[in-house]
Amino acid sequence: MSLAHDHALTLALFCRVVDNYGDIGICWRLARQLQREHGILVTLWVDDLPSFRRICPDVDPGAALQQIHGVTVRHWAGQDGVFTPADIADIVIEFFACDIPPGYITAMAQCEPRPVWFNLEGLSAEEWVEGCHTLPSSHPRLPLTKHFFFPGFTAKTGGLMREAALDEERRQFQADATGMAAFLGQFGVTAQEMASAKVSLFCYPHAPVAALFGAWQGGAQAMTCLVPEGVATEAVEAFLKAPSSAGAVATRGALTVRVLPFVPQPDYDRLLWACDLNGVRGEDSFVRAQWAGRPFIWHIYPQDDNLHHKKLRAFLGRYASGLDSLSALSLCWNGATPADPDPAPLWPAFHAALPELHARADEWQRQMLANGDLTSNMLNFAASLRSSRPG
Ligand SMILES: Cc1cn([C@H]2C[C@H](O)[C@@H](COP(=O)(O)OP(=O)(O)O[C@H]3O[C@@H](C)[C@H](O)[C@@H](O)[C@H]3O)O2)c(=O)[nH]c1=O
Repeated sequence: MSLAHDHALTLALFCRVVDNYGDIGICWRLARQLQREHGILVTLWVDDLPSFRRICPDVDPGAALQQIHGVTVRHWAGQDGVFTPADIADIVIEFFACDIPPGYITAMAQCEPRPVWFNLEGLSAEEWVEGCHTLPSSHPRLPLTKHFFFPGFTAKTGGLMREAALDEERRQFQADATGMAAFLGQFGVTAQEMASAKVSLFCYPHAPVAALFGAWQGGAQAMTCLVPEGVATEAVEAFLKAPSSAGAVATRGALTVRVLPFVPQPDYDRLLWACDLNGVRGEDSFVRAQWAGRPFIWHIYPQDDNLHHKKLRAFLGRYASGLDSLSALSLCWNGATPADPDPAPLWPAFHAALPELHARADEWQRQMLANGDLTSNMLNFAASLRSSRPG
């Protein structure tokens, strides 16, 4: 179904950075894809430009308004009461219930026709998501309806975000050993490290990294662990016996740990593609690891009352059925096995299962591809809402 309109479609995406980089990471990826692949005029409202700059060095952290890669970026800094219907986009997305300015909502209600309004939710493998995906919610006072849009792992959800060219780019990169060596070489990775088993490591500070380092250090296989600056600092510094700044490196036993700079978002994909195993966290890097087609270990964002353990188990139920070594290490890595908190004894079985995990990564990717991509799915749903409107 096409979006019938007589001008380039406009879209406003509101992003509040709660913490870390996932909120802006997801919104920036979505904004670029909407602009690049669908020709939509996107305005990204974001309240934290310095965080944005970490994943996109082109961001000017002091600019109220800027154009980046074809996307209009506005610093969201308490603007309200300044909006008229002329300011309102055809599609409005609030990321993760971030409460867009009341003045913007009032102006939305004055538009004719009214914009399509989405709340884009966080990713979860839990079953209830299918029942809530695309549900409408009427505004208590204004003639406006918001729809919930859920990313997910089944055809009854919005799917996962994936750029159209991603798979082709990944395949080309992974088939090009020279290009891959040049990519890693810019971070100082040596030929010897390149020839070893490479692991990227992105996790929250409470992951039991030191214990895993111990297992790798004492293992038979040479391993190189590439850690972005600022990640697992305590364990990395204990291993390095030095500050964990980009470029720092040390080898003990079979393990080399090398600190990388925090790289721009497209390079982070390349890092995942170049490694044999990826430690990822949160939401966006977790999804990118799935598109990398390589085994990964997920460190889930911690929530009160261990709600995240339920979410982790829901994902493992879909992904790791029959892959006991993956389930065991994942649960331990995330503190879901308090009686057995040490991941080291689980490593040998996991290591032995890597070929099987590789095959599973490929199979899963094919399964996820069949759900379409989140951005197209959302635009198709927006088109259906627009065409079913009266008048
Ligand atoms: C390590 C690294 C990451 N990145 C990007 C990849 C992702 O877009 C982003 C990291 O986001 P995530 O993987 O989601 O992990 P995160 O921990 O940074 O973000 C989290 O924030 C919380 C507030 C959310 O509730 C979580 O669900 C999650 O999104 O940073 C780079 O661009 N360069 C790098 O070097």
